[in-house]
Amino acid sequence: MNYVRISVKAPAKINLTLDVLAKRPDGYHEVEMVMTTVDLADRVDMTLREDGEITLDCSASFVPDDIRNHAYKAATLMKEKFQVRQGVHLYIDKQIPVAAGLAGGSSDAAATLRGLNQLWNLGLTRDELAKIGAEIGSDVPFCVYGGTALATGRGEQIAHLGAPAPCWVILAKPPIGVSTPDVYGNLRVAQIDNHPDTKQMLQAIATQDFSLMCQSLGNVLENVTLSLHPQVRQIKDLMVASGADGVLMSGSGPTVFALVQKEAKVHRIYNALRGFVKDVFVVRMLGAKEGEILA
Ligand SMILES: C[C@](O)(CO)[C@H](O)COP(=O)(O)OP(=O)(O)OC[C@H]1O[C@@H](n2ccc(N)nc2=O)[C@H](O)[C@@H]1O
Ligand SMILES: Nc1ncnc2c1ncn2[C@@H]1O[C@H](COP(=O)(O)OP(=O)(O)OP(=O)(O)O)[C@@H](O)[C@H]1O
Repeated sequence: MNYVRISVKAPAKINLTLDVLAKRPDGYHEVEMVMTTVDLADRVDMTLREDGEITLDCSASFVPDDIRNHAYKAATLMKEKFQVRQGVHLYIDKQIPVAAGLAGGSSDAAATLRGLNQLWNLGLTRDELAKIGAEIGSDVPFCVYGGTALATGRGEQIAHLGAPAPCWVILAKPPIGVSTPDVYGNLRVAQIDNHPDTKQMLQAIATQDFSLMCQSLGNVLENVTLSLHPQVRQIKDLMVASGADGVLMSGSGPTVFALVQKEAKVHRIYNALRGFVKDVFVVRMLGAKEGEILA
């Protein structure tokens, strides 16, 4: 089918675990992370341009609209790699908070790769798109597939997992942006004393055991971000005090998420947080499903 315009959902991710095993000679860190997508999503609209230009607009004016934008980078890379004559206008409807630890920019890039594969009739597989995504950022390959996965290497090696136990996810982002390179830069790998039990998390997911999943949550970047931004600790404490079953910071932060199974608790936690931070979202995990193309 020949498209002229296509809209693709770009869901946020959360890290159920994030472990760092070593610092690599290339400056990246060897990680082991269990990630899952949630139904808080940007939307990337792609309109064919016959003049060959790549242009971008975003509903959030502070997000870069040039090559610094991960979605723009994705389009440039695809055009160059496959010598595409046509161009594209990208419009990003931004719903995911920026620099939040939710992979918003990476997911926009992944959505752009998926969308352009159709718009430009490239016929690439998801695995091929994920490989291209790794050239943009470590989180992009995961975002190309979505669902739930174990990510290793620098985060680009993906092993798919089944859906975790169904539950509510309450996200709260304090009004600060966190730089991922700064957080990794402040991490002292030899001093990490809170490695998560990744195997136990994999077991919790395989058996859809909600309480084991909550017990297995862990993120070694949390202490680094907590020391830079004490508000993150306050949000965690508030979630626990309001009855959350499990609480963790996502990625390099500063977004913190709470997991709960009972709907009554959702309201209690949401109301407690809203008195404290503006950005609070109640979402569901997307399970094992792949990112959805809307039109
Ligand atoms: C924190 C996470 O979001 C968790 O999912 C990811 O590990 C980071 O993924 P990302 O933002 O896509 O990261 P990239 O854009 O590839 O890298 C940004 C910077 O983060 C640091 N970085 C990133 C990934 C990794 N495994 N080790 C690192 O040390 C590096 O300083 C790198 O220059
Ligand atoms: N499409 C985009 N959306 C948001 N930010 C973008 C985008 N492209 C580039 N950026 C830049 O990337 C930086 C990180 O933004 P992003 O929202 O992707 O962070 P994040 O959620 O912490 O990512 P990750 O969890 O992958 O580390 C911001 O400073 C922003 O200027």
